[in-house]
Amino acid sequence: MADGGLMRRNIVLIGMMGAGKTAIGAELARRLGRPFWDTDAEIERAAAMTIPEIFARDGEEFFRARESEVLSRVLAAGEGIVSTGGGAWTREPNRQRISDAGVSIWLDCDADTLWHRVRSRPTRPLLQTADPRGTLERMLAERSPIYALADLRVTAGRSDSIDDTTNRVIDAINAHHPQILETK
Ligand SMILES: Nc1ncnc2c1ncn2[C@@H]1O[C@H](COP(=O)(O)OP(=O)(O)OP(=O)(O)O)[C@@H](O)[C@H]1O
Ligand SMILES: O=C(O)C1=C[C@@H](O)[C@@H](O)[C@H](O)C1
Ligand SMILES: [Mg+2]
Repeated sequence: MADGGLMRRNIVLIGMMGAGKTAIGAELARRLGRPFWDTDAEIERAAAMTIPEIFARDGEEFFRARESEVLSRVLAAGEGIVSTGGGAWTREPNRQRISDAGVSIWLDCDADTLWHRVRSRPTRPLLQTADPRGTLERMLAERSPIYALADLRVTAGRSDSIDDTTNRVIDAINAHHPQILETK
């Protein structure tokens, strides 16, 4: 993470679908009094379509291009809490932009908890397979080494409440990058 400058004070949550990036990000923003951005929600708003509709009509690469554009836009707003989609961090140019713009935090969540949270929802097109749990586990295994490149890692297990995990995120930032939380 680079130091100094407004744009470099974003707090960016990364990790698998269902890890809690949206839920924890919203709570962090509320507690810290900072703007909240969710890249999935921003893409849906700009397109006036849901993510499954975008994947079905235009395909994943089109979605990834929109995701990179939205990410750059919300990071440039500065000092925000940014909850990314699960695949955003897997693209190197996105990692570079995030690292230039603030601190990245991996919400690390086990496969059982992820599955418990996502299985009843048809909102993740990448899990519309014959074996969604197997797909989720394979994605987790493939992506974990990439998620591990984040500046900080916070575990978010099934027994942790949204408050517990939010506390842990704030503690981790205070311990390693306290300047991000300074009020100017
Ligand atoms: N302790 C918890 N921490 C985080 N989320 C929780 C917790 N308990 C329940 N949830 C719920 O789990 C669901 C999945 O979380 P969320 O949508 O925030 O994940 P996400 O990481 O943003 O996923 P995606 O990448 O698909 O956007 C939400 O409905 C959230 O409210
Ligand atoms: O993990 C992923 O690749 C995705 C996660 C969601 O947040 C959405 O961004 C989309 O469903 C893709
Ligand atoms: Mg989300």
